[in-house]
Amino acid sequence: MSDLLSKIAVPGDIRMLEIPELSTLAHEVRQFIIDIVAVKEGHLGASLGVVELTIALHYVFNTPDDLLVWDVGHQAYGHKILTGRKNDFHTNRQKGGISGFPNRKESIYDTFGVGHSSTAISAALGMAIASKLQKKTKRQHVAVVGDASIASGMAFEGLNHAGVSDANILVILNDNAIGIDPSVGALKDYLTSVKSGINPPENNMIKSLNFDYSGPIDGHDLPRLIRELKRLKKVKGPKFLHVITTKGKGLKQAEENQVKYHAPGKFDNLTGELLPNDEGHLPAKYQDVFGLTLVELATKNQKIVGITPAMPTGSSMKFMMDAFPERGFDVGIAEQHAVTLAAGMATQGLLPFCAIYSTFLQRAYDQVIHDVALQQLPVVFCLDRAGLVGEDGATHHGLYDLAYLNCIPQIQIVAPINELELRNLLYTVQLGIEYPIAIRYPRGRGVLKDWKKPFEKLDLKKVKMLKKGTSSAFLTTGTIGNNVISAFERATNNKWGHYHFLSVKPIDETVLHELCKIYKKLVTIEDGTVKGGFGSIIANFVAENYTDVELEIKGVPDEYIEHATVVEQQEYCGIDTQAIVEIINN
Ligand SMILES: Cc1ncc(C[n+]2csc(CCOP(=O)(O)OP(=O)(O)O)c2C)c(N)n1
Ligand SMILES: CC(=O)[C@@H](O)[C@H](O)COP(=O)(O)O
Ligand SMILES: [Mg+2]
Repeated sequence: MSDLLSKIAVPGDIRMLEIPELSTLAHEVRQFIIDIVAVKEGHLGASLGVVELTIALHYVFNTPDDLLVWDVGHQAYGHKILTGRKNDFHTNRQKGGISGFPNRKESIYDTFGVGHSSTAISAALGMAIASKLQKKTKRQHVAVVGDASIASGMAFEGLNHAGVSDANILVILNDNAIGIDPSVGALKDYLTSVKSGINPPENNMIKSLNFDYSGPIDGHDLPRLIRELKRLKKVKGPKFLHVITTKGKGLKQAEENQVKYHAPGKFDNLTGELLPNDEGHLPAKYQDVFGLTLVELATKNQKIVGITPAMPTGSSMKFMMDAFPERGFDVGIAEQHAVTLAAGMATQGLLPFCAIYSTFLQRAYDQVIHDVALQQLPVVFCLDRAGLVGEDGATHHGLYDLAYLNCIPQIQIVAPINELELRNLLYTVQLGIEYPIAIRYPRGRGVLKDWKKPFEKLDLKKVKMLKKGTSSAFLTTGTIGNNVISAFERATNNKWGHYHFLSVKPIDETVLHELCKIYKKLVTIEDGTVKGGFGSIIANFVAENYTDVELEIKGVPDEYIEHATVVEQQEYCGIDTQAIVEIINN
């Protein structure tokens, strides 16, 4: 059996191969990805789908001199393996290992740091304009964008600019008709019509934007890809190649169940079958508590609508979309639109639950302020993946929401401590809210055996005393409070108090005054940035009112937190259970 992959240290080695050998290399790269992701986990389907494209790009273009930008970057495993990181690939997404996304610090072949989608066209155009100004006239600039990502506003902004430039940029649309969930929208319909040959060539929207358009071509046909890329290399100005691929290509189960195999967890590398897990007895995921509760509420409350920008499975908004197809909306990768769509609905008396990962709401900051809060519209932001998210790393943590929302007038921010409180919060807000509200909760499982209890109306401002102390107390918000609860079970000294702040904004100042009178020392703990978050709010209060209270703020330091498990990340930040035990014992 041939072993070409072991001979490829850098893309220059690929260029030494004959074209017929490249198919063998593709087979080996695919198997290499499968073997490692089966054990180490990570994104699978997207990388399997672009193995041939990756090889063709490094074969035709003179990387790293020519600049290759991957959009999102979850499909770049083949690229990493062929650009000097084959031997490190088993450390993918682990503490101290390589990142799951292209990262400029990691390799000269990673021209642009990614993780959030739809940035590649703008970045590659910026590089192309820089090359022109710097008289690097031979340099090529290539952006590879998926069909779901190109539908995002930012990608359109890039195309709009590139189309009137003479920049030497090639945009490759990797069209597999799916994002994480099936692609949506009119653009998807357009792409389907192009692929099925029913779109008249004169209606080609990419040509109308002044691109030299070619395709669609089979993205698994290496000779064809290479021919076309070589031709395009000689064409000046903005070019666009439409490539058709199959997500999960080469692994039957991944091709057949593309949503599940986007990031499948552990599986058998030979059969492709998912490995049985013993998670049945574990607490429910916050996402499922959210999604299932929303359906229960929407059954009685006709005002409720649900919106997700491209994450129906991840956020569990799919439950609402299945139960009430007319009231559940997946708008594609369009966070800004999702927020303003919710605002529009709210003006007409609907109550939108807009489920967005905290990290992706960063995209729609102006919309939160200008379209929702300023107009005091009752929109419920369900801020999923708040806090540290683990293996996706720095691009995906939800660490800034407390800080970036706290400074906006007319918005409430709440963070439940467990699944039951999340459920009751959802119930309470649908009874009616005067202001927009953001409910933040983390990725993954809760802490309770049973969350499906009869609904209870909550006092949204109430601070809950979880344990009375003598001279020191922990103040927490959200699920990180469970680390304090666990620490109390382990610690020897039991004199600390613990208070759970469901509401971060508005903060209950009456209770804060009481606490500052009882306790000499307060320690705030949050799974958000120490700068500007919960601890900062308490610090402002203490500084304005008291001189005799010692305050310590524990949270995520003012730096980017790399990929690792959530527990390892918490340890690094000093907010894990053991760190709290040590505070208590010292
Ligand atoms: C701004 C933003 N919103 C949402 C996501 C979550 N996300 C990651 S990959 C993905 C789908 C991408 O689909 P596509 O561009 O078609 O690439 P494919 O996975 O098919 O290769 C989504 C929605 C993201 N990374 N960035
Ligand atoms: C690449 C990307 O942005 C998503 O695939 C992300 O990794 C999903 O995160 P969750 O696994 O938390 O849904
Ligand atoms: Mg796609």
